[in-house]
Amino acid sequence: MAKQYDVLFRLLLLGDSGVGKTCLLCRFTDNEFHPSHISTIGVDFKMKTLVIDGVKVRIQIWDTAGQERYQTITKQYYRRAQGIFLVYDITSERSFQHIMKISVIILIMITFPSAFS
Ligand SMILES: Nc1nc2c(ncn2[C@@H]2O[C@H](COP(=O)(O)OP(=O)(O)OP(=O)(O)O)[C@@H](O)[C@H]2O)c(=O)[nH]1
Repeated sequence: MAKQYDVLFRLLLLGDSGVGKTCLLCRFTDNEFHPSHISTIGVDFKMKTLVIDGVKVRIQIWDTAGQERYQTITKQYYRRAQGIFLVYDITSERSFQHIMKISVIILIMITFPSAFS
C-alpha cells in the first residue's frame, strides 16, 4: 500500500471560546462554514494532506476547547504540538489579552520544560 504521507506536522489551535477556532479549521480542511457555535468539548482534531514540491505533508490540527473548565485537558497538548495558532476575535480585546497570557505560559513551558513534567 502506498504511503499516505511523507511528513507529519501536529499543530494546535488555542484561544477563547467563540473566537472561531473550529470555523477556521473547518474552512481549511473541508472548505465549509457552519455559522452556529457549538462549543468544542475537550479537544478535537482534523487532518489534511497537501502535496508540496512532491512531498506529501499531512497536517494534523488539534482544536481545543476555549472554555476555562477544559484548560487542564488542553494544556496537556501544548508540548506535543510542533506549531500553535493563537486565535483571537478582532472585536474582543479581552480575547486578545487572554491569548497574550497563554503565549507567555507557553514560552515559560518551552524555556523550563522540567518544571511542567
Ligand atoms: N463574524 C464572524 N463570525 C465568525 C467568524 N468565524 C467564526 N464566526 C462565528 O463565531 C462563532 C464561534 O465559532 P467557533 O469556531 O465555534 O468558535 P471556537 O473558538 O471553536 O469556540 P470553542 O469551541 O467554544 O472554543 C460561530 O457562531 C461562528 O459563526 C468570522 O470570521 N466572522
